[in-house]
Amino acid sequence: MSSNPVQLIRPRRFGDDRGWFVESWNRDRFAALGIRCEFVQDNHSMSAAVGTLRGLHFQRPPHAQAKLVRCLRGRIFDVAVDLRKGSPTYGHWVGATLTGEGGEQLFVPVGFAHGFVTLEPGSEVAYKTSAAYAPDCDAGIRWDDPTIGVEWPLPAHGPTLSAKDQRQPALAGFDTPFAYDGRPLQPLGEALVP
Ligand SMILES: Cc1cn([C@H]2C[C@H](O)[C@@H](COP(=O)(O)OP(=O)(O)O[C@H]3O[C@H](C)C(=O)[C@H](O)[C@H]3O)O2)c(=O)[nH]c1=O
Repeated sequence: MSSNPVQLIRPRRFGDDRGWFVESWNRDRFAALGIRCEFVQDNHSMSAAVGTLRGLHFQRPPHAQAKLVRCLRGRIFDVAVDLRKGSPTYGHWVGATLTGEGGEQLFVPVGFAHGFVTLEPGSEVAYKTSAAYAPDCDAGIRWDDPTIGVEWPLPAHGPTLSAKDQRQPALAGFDTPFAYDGRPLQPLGEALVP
């Protein structure tokens, strides 16, 4: 089981002359990798333009969310940022390219902000959350915060952002409600789900 709180996994695909089949979620198989969550909501978004950037988002307690993210169509660069008080990797980020063709998934636990930028037009993202949408607890950190320094792969014209994401606050001065669990953020490997 990985000691990394954020995990990149790739469920096994069974190909044949019709195409392929994958178990995109299996409680027991994913638990064996340390992904133990009772998910209560499925989300699905489509972003028309390359460079659509959604993030960096999280929900505050008592509605904080863990997320299991995958790309259904196209390609995205998916990012998680450590927001846990006292973490030696506070404000550090990891990112991975998730593709519809590869079926990679990123697990983002409670205590991390999440965001992605699209690398192809019409990219579609589906993700499970461990808590339901709670608008009053919806929060974020600005995507381009220099103290985080996410290296977003952006098109020449820059990102396409929602009005909300154009005015997210900086990390400095953020009073995080999230506790550190003793597991520092580490570079992502990739675990194959058998
Ligand atoms: C997240 C959410 C949104 N909505 C409604 C609220 C708005 O009317 C509309 C778009 O919401 P928003 O602009 O917050 O959507 P995104 O910018 O894609 O936000 C998400 O993007 C990043 C990547 C995340 O990780 C979060 O899950 C989430 O914040 O959907 C709902 O009805 N339920 C929901 O769970």
